[in-house]
Amino acid sequence: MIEYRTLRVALLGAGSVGSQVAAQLIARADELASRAGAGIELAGIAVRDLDAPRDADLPRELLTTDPHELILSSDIVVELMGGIESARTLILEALGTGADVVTANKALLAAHGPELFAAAEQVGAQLHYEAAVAGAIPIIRPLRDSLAGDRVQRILGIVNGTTNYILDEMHTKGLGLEDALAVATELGYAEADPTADIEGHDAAAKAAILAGLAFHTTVPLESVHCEGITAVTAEQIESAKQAGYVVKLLAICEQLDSGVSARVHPALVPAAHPLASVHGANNAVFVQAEAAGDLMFYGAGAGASRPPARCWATSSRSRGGTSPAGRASRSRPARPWASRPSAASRPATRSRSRSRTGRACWLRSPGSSTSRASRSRPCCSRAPPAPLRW
Ligand SMILES: NC(=O)C1=CN([C@@H]2O[C@H](COP(=O)(O)OP(=O)(O)OC[C@H]3O[C@@H](n4cnc5c(N)ncnc54)[C@H](OP(=O)(O)O)[C@@H]3O)[C@@H](O)[C@H]2O)C=CC1
Ligand SMILES: N[C@@H](CC=O)C(=O)O
Repeated sequence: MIEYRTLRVALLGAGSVGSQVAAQLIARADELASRAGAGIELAGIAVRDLDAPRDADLPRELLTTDPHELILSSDIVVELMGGIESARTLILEALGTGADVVTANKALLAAHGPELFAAAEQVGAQLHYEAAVAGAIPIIRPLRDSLAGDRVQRILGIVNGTTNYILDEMHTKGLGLEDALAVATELGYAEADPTADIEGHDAAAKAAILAGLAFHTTVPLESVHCEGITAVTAEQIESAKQAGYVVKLLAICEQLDSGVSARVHPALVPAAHPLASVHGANNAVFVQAEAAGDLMFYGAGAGASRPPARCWATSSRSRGGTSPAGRASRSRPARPWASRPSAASRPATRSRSRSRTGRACWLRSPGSSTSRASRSRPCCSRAPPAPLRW
């Protein structure tokens, strides 16, 4: 019988995602050990409230309210708490002990990625974030590794499951935004504060990460134009439908001659385009690259059941190797944040309508560019964009 060295995994958070990751780490420990070349032991799970109801039946003795103690005794720390400050501090603490870290926290990475990656590099630890963008879809490695030799030209992504679910319910069932959001929250799709979903901040954080990887640069979150779905009305959805379009919240990242553009806004997608058929809380990332041509990555974008797979997949690989009984080899951490300046924003808007609240609401074709708000923000190229084609 093969004996593996055991790696201790600390889980920070047992909410929608964390409880499923914990359940899978426990249920599939042997399988993961043989794949990773190291035993995987769930050392403990840090939570705020020991008595809070959990989606999965987790051994009570694994729960703790002391993440610091847990981190000290672990080889791999999986951060699934969400939020910024506590998560940032605990990840830095974990990296400081030399532990590898896995996180699904896109908001944190978009805001503090350079600091965290620098901290990882300093100690030769790894910081994995496969589950931070597009739920269950493997998109980080394809962009960072598989397409490293190609030139990505544009990414069109449906990267927020909650808003896609809401828009889809509005489009197909005529549901109102609030009703659809309530269901999305109940199903575990939404963030702890769902404003991040419906105002587009979650998608903007993901856009910053995707654009940074695709264009080998740093894309600060502040430079991503962000407009959510709160101003999208049932009337707009209906008229789009009549005209052969579907309204989708898109993250659009482009390499322009004069710089990188990243923006998030509701867009009119032609009904025949593959992105129009992305229903429910599914996500899709449509990548256009010079050599590879058009690629589409599709799958579950949010919810308790699917995204966790990518957390335990990365945690098992984090220090994994093929040699039983030995600590796996550690490669240098990847650095998607190497700095290169991004450029300033660009104008152009296609059509304008009034929102329920009377506020100006902009529904654009994904081929058109950013709104009034982004024109004053340095974000993309100053040059007017060439018209985009589907
Ligand atoms: N939901 C989804 O579909 C997806 C979410 N993500 C990301 O995964 C992360 C987790 O999301 P989700 O599971 O939905 O979040 P939840 O809000 O459901 O769960 C958060 C968990 O973290 C714990 N927690 C929060 N703050 C602390 C703290 N300071 N110390 C200890 N424990 C703490 C909570 O404890 P307690 O239970 O005691 O309150 C809870 O168990 C987020 O970064 C999110 O953006 C990524 C992909 C998909
Ligand atoms: N709230 C997010 C969860 C996954 O990242 C979403 O709806 O996509």
